[in-house]
Amino acid sequence: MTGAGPVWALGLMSGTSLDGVDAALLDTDGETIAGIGPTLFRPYGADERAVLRRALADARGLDDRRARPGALAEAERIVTDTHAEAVRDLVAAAAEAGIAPQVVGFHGQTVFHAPARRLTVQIGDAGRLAAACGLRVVHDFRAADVAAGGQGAPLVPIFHRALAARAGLSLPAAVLNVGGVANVTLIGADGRLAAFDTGPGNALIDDAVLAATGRPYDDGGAIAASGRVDGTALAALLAHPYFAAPPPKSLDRDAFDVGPVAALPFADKVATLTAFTAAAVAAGLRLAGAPAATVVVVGGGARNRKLLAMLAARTGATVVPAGDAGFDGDFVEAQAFAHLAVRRLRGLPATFPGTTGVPAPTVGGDVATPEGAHSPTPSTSP
Ligand SMILES: Nc1ncnc2c1ncn2[C@@H]1O[C@H](COP(=O)(O)OP(=O)(O)OP(=O)(O)O)[C@@H](O)[C@H]1O
Ligand SMILES: CC(=O)N[C@H]1[C@@H]2OC[C@@H](O2)[C@@H](O)[C@@H]1O[C@H](C)C(=O)O
Repeated sequence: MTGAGPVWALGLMSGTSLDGVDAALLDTDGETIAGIGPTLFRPYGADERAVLRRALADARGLDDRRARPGALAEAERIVTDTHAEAVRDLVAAAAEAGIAPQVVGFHGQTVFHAPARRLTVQIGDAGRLAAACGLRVVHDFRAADVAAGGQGAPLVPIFHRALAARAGLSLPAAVLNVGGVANVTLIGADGRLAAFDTGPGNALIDDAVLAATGRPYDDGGAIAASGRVDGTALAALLAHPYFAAPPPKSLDRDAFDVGPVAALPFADKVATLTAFTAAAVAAGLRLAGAPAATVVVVGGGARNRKLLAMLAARTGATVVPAGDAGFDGDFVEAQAFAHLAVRRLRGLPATFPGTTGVPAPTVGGDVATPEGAHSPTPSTSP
């Protein structure tokens, strides 16, 4: 696949919320979006998620990105096999629509992210996935950026811009992803990109809800809506130096200590953590000097109505849930990895000084083939 026209690509994302595998088909030339195809979500079972949570703990302090101590080896098998299942099922569904993907973009599961140490670790065996699905698999999207001194995240901004163009969004605009961690892309009137992780997304809320109720998240934000935000605890959470640091910047899922909310009644704890996510976004937009205009919210957090209300109140922006902007908010990241896979095959950069702080635009990803060949990221950037 080297022609200039669009091709169908299948993108895969397993995000920091550990909810499951998102899979999506996109028709793209790596620059503009020619078509959006079927999607599929393969949730992790409770047992699988428990292994992934153990793997996150066992990955703390890793210093070799190839090492798989403790639960990491089993977690990597689970990640690979669940993604293979998602690819098989989505390829079958796509065939009925006459769509045959030519390449897979496989993010894997981030288990540790420490760009200051030039280290970011995504687990998932791309060679095994390529063999299982009979397609080329582009993977390890973050490594080249981090090796070159970038944050290795966020990677989606170049895709957010393509989506904004397709949706006819008036610029400037912001796209805010609220997954486990939250990240924002600011698209200037001239199309210039700036991006960074704003702070926590749903992960802290999910952890609190899971521990107290056994449920995976605060459905619709109902628990947060029934609680009271504790101003003292919120101020303590916001005292973390991350919020005063200028962008570019990115986060590990477990960067924050929730000690300040530990003693709060459950509903107040959830309300305060939800306000923490919203206040962190507001602080980030202020720091970036971004005008409060339109913020399109994508990712699972767009379903948390209390969070959307808090975002509007704290940013002063017009907060638009994904669907209202014509985006499929649950699959933007999976679509982004389809787009980034095609960009990799065409030698187009994935990251830029404004998005990750990398010194020069950088191509991201290695290519694994079904036959077992392996081509690492080209060393030169176009
Ligand atoms: N109905 C809902 N109400 C509230 N929150 C929800 C709802 N549905 C999903 N979520 C939240 O969205 C999360 C999943 O979001 P998403 O799939 O965007 O995250 P992710 O892709 O894993 O994360 P990241 O963007 O950090 O990689 C869930 O863990 C939950 O917190
Ligand atoms: C290291 C890592 O996996 N980061 C994720 C995480 O989840 C959201 C936010 O933090 C973002 O920076 C990134 O994911 C998206 C897909 C990105 O790179 O754009």
